Amino acid sequence: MCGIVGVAGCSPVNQLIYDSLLLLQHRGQDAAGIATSFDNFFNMYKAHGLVRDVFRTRNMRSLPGFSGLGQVRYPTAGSSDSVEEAQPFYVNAPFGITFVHNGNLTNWRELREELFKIDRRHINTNSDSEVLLNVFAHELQLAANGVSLDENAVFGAVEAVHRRAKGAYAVIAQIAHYGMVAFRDPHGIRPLCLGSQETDEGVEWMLASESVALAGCGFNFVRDVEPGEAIWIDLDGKLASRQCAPAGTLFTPCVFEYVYFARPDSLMNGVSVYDARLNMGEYLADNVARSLRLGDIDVVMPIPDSSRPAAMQLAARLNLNYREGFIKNRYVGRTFIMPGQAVRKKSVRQKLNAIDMEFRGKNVLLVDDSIVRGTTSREIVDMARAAGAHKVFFASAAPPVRFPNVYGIDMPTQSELIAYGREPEEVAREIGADGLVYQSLADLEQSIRDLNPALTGFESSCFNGQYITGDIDAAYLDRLSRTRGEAKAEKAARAAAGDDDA
Ligand SMILES: O=P(O)(O)OC[C@H]1O[C@H](OP(=O)(O)OP(=O)(O)O)[C@H](O)[C@@H]1O
Ligand SMILES: NC(=O)CC[C@H](N)C(=O)O
Ligand SMILES: [Mg+2]
Repeated sequence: MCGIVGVAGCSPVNQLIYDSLLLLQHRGQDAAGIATSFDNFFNMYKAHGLVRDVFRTRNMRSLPGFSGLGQVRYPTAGSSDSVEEAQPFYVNAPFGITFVHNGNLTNWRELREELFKIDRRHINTNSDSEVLLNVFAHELQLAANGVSLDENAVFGAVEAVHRRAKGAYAVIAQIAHYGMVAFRDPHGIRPLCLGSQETDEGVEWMLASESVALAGCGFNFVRDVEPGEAIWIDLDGKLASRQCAPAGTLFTPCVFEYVYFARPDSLMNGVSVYDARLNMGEYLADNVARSLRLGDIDVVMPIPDSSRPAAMQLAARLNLNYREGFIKNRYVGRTFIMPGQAVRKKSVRQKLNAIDMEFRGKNVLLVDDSIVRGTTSREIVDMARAAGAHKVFFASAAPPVRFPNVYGIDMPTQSELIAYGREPEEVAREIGADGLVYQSLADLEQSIRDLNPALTGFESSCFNGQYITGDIDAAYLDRLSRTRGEAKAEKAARAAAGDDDA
């Protein structure tokens, strides 16, 4: 998924960006980077690892300046091995640009060809983000007529990006000597919001993937960046904005942000993620009541962390006991966004441990936010039985995940999805559960729409196979699976065989 942040401030921003990246760490655990602007130079540092491991005091000291941006990466293109693909990215022309991106382009291969053959630009990694930066840079060069830059030129360049790029992109970029621009793809698939704070020196602006970064750094939430909109903040802190997308483009935010990716304490597209998850629990409860015999269930338990609000609300609605039978080791990261199946599988056991007393002789209903590859649910059902559970039922606050994601979630291969080609009863058998209840897609979407009726559509492709950008067909998915999926499988196999470099 990736988390991005940009700050146009009135005093040094390095610590602020570091702190906000810590608050966005749940969106990407593979690499982190910061670029600041100082005295007409960009300073940049990026490396593999978690924010706390990447930045030492000496790195922080090397990042002076009153404006800057940062990213935490969860790779969906290229590889997690390449530090060149960590962000921010930099190009020196026009003007000098540093750039962070959350999302995934679906036409990056075609764009890379075009950039090389027509625009005469060389792309030096396999990252779609580097492609997007170069499209933006090229269009900025044209719009600015190579000489000077004003907000019209910046907005013109974003309009051109919207015409050329397909897929999901929330972007923040610094343009040397001029200011900071942020924009969101016309469908608004990935989130981006704006905050501000008054200081003695003037107003400071922060742009971030999630409002939790603003709140945690003392900024006030101003608003979401609209889908297709660009925001420009010049060096004096003056803000301008413009809708740069063609009229009539459907707003379809990613439904999976609400299910899993976002932190519950974020406000996204006018919806509290926590409230959305409570609603998911309500709707799921009704489905559980229709599908299982409630008298058979002694206790409801969440799979920490993300399913907690849904599980709690489900138990309350069904008048069932709610207990925490699995305890999470807070020092192990999120397993779904780890690269490679071997490390994910091992991490579930390291991350979650069962309290035997809570399970012994009981019929338990385990609730998770989603079942994707089944890594978590398989292990968890096993652990519940080993802890002495009599019957183990399972409920998922999201529908079966059956299709690859091409917009910023790393699920390139259909066959790795446990619900692909399987009915719920077969998935139940696969994970070893005595019964399995899924949320319906209509209920999932409604649980979000209840909180903001303006959200008429969603990017729900991993559940229904409908890809909003209209450029995804069987051949595309086949190539994605062959290229990215196989590379990942190879790497996972090397890791399982104990190759430390894998
Ligand atoms: O079926 P799977 O492929 O295992 O994927 C789904 C699981 O992965 C996620 O948990 P994760 O550990 O990443 O994060 P969390 O602590 O936020 O729940 C999600 O919450 C599910 O538990
Ligand atoms: N999940 C994301 O937002 C990834 C950003 C970009 N596609 C990358 O792979 O680095
Ligand atoms: Mg989980």
